Amino acid sequence: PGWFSEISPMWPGEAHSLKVEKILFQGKSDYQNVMVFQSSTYGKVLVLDGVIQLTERDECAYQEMITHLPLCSIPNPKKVLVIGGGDGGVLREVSRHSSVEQIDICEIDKMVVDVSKQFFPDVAVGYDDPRVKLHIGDGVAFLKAVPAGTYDAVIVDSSDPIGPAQELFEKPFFESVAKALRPGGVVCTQAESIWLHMHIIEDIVSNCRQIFKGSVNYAWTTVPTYPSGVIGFMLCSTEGPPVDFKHPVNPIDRDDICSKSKHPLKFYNSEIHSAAFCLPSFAKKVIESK
Ligand SMILES: NCCCN[C@H]1CC[C@H](NCCCN)CC1
Repeated sequence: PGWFSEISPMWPGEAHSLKVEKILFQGKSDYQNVMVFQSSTYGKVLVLDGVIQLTERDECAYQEMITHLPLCSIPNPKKVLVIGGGDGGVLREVSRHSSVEQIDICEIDKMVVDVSKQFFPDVAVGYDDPRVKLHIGDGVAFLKAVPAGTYDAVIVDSSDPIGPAQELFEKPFFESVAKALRPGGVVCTQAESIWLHMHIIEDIVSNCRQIFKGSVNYAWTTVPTYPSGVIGFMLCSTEGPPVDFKHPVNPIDRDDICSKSKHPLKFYNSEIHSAAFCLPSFAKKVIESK
């Protein structure tokens, strides 16, 4: 009864609101405040420190795009690492790729995992895949311990730079990701909004260009319940076999794959994959000049 408004210094002067039917969970983990509420029109909603992480109605857009943009850009992903993503949605999407043999996930906050399993079973279903290995801990430390060249792909499904995810937007972290990737390996990170965070994006792009000597691209998609209604992704590859992110070499939207799946793709397809890299001029100017 009433409204939840997502007010934050990260998006001054604006706030997206959702009508609340019932608060289902409120807790405080070692890292952040965790809340789940039943909204009137977007299903259940997961909130961390007052910031909307996902809603049942539109999480498909973010989870499918952050996963398939990188994994459909390399021919045969086998070893995948997810940093963050404790709700399990990215795991659900990675599991669609039959070439994948090993899925490691490193999530710092166990409460996010437990709350997702309890309130978001269609998202946490990702944990049911036998290839998944869950590590509870800091992604920065996890990556430091990973042997060089271990992974074909790393997906950084983080919250925003204010809070526990702050380090995941800084240069040393990107360097440890590059080391953990094989030559021609790919990384996809959550990369904020071109309407709200062009300066953060500018810094991320210039750091990535220094660290990832393959290709560096920015893609974006629509997620109605994220501030400004859009979210971006950094797609980078390490030096080695060239990766053309704009044309998927490993399509996941083929009928034979989709018809077999219990949870068919709701958002991602090969056309929207390529379209995601088309940027408005004000963003293109900044991103392609760095
Ligand atoms: N698996 C879903 C995790 C959600 N990731 C992030 C949650 C916070 C959200 N703030 C958007 C801030 C404005 N760009 C970005 C995605």
